[in-house]
Amino acid sequence: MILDFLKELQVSQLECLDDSNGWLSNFLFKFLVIGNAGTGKSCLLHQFIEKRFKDDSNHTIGVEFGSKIISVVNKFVKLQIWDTAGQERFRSVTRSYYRGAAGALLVYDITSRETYNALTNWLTDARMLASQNIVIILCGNKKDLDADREVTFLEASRFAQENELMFLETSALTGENVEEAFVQCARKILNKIESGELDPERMGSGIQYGDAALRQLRSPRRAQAESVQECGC
Ligand SMILES: Nc1nc2c(ncn2[C@@H]2O[C@H](COP(=O)(O)OP(=O)(O)OP(=O)(O)O)[C@@H](O)[C@H]2O)c(=O)[nH]1
Repeated sequence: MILDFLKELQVSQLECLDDSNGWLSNFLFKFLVIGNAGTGKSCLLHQFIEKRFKDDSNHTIGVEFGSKIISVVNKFVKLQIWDTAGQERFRSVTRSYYRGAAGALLVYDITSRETYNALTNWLTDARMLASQNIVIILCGNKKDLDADREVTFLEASRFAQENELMFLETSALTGENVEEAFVQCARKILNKIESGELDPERMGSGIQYGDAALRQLRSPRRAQAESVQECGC
């Protein structure tokens, strides 16, 4: 695990040093994955990072963490992703991780109306506890189980439109639209930075860039301590 981290660290540093696109490069975005238990949040994260389905997924206890560097509109962006437990009993712990998130995947299960009905509560929490400007993509997961569908594409896309969310149906099982969900969310954040709508320097923006990101990557112990502090755990 430490070796993996160091390997990733080297890649990040190389990318940072090699990049000559100016200040708007090598960002670090804090992301959340939220939604009811059993909707497939951990499987989505696993599919995104490992490119395969995690077929032995158990309920998340509290919060799990993953990270990946992606290339978006010629920029390298490191996504620091917090996969939160959907079970109610962990709610007070998971809420403490929302602060300063720049983006979120809000997940429901297309075969469970109950998970869809809970979206408004998740949305309220995200906007209240993370940031009013948080960029959210709604993911209707388990697209591969179309025969058992309880939520239509149309009603979910209307909900997304009314609540200013992006929307995709995904399958952590087949991998369909999984990478796209993370990339589209990151792209929207980049667009907002470029248009001046989002200020990465604002406290709690969930965004770091340039040498700040590089400094943090150079000191894994400090970075770890900082995330623990930031998360209030
Ligand atoms: N068919 C199908 N099953 C899925 C998909 N994604 C997840 N699952 C299954 O759904 C169940 C729950 O998946 P998890 O990823 O553990 O769900 P979670 O949202 O992280 O649950 P909590 O950690 O309790 O919040 C597991 O049995 C997965 O195998 C999918 O895209 N298609």
